[in-house]
Amino acid sequence: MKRVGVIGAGSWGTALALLLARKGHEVVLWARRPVHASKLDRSRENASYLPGFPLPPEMVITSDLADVAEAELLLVVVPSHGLREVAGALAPHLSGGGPKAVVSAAKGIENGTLRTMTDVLQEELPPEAGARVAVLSGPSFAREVAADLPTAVTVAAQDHRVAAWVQEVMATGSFRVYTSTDVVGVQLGGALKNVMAVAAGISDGLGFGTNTRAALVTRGLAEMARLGVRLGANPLTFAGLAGLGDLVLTCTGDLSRNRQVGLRLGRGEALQAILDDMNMVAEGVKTSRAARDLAARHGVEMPITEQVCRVLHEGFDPREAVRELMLRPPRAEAEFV
Ligand SMILES: NC(=O)C1=CN([C@@H]2O[C@H](COP(=O)(O)OP(=O)(O)OC[C@H]3O[C@@H](n4cnc5c(N)ncnc54)[C@H](O)[C@@H]3O)[C@@H](O)[C@H]2O)C=CC1
Ligand SMILES: O=C(CO)COP(=O)(O)O
Repeated sequence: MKRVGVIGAGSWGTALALLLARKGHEVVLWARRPVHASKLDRSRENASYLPGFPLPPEMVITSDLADVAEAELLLVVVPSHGLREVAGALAPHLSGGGPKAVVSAAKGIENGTLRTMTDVLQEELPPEAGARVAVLSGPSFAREVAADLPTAVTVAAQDHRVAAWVQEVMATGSFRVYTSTDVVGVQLGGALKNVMAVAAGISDGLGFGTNTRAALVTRGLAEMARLGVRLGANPLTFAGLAGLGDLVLTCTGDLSRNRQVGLRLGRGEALQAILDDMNMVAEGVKTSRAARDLAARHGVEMPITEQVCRVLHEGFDPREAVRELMLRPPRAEAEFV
């Protein structure tokens, strides 16, 4: 049994906390808002983000980061735009030896700095904790993990021993954990697939067919891998759980919030109205900008990302965006860079 701290009580943090508590670990779940923490504690259910799954009585709920200071495993599961602030607030509590692993389960790229989530953790945490940073990604809807449905994910860390330790602590008969040392590829896969899920949703919302969606998934994967390889990722990572696996899940699965944003845009709703109506995060909205900036910085072509960005942030007509994608200059399929 290990002491585990889960930082972030949205749907994914709550599902991971449940998984680990059911495995017999001692779990402390941190919610940012004290009022949310006391509601969770009283009702023993996360009605706002993951209704229908009772939290076991032994799970400690808190809004004080000091309560996770003793954890051996720390999972950071807040939306990517809030991760730096939370990591900065966590840092002073980790002044001792610190946890054996700090795992980001967020899927995004920081806007402006264009840093990955493990970069942000390494910048904000004390060096001992920063050296034990990992990332968890892959096709894993929170509700399905909470329902104990068979799921497979990847944990990547620079130091293989860190990833292997996290694998041992987290794996169950219904939650299979693979390891990787491709920290960049696993994170880019998780972040960029959200942009493609918006694109696939738009296509379906416009009434296009399964041909169109399959083309978006495949060419989306090509541009994700193109950027990844330029940034030092292993191209095979994009054929794995954190690449193709999560891409297929969120481009086709209606539980995806990013896909839902796309579907509603395609049907003609305005982005702000959609976001106002959702109490959850759709990371692809912000990541589309960061991905476009990253691609520009490294001279990588990402035509689908570019069009998603225009539709989301510049009011560009989605039908026109698809037309532009179809009329791009002809090229060979397998050109990688
Ligand atoms: N829900 C899912 O199925 C999965 C989500 N993820 C990733 O996990 C991360 C967290 O997402 P969810 O748990 O789904 O979010 P959610 O939308 O269910 O809940 C968001 C949570 O973050 C909190 N929050 C909002 N702004 C914040 C800020 N600035 N700082 C700190 N906390 C803030 C909210 O109070 C709430 O507890 C995202 O990066 C998401 O892409 C990854 C895999 C699966
Ligand atoms: O990342 C996810 C599943 O792997 C969740 O996707 P959404 O954020 O689009 O719901």
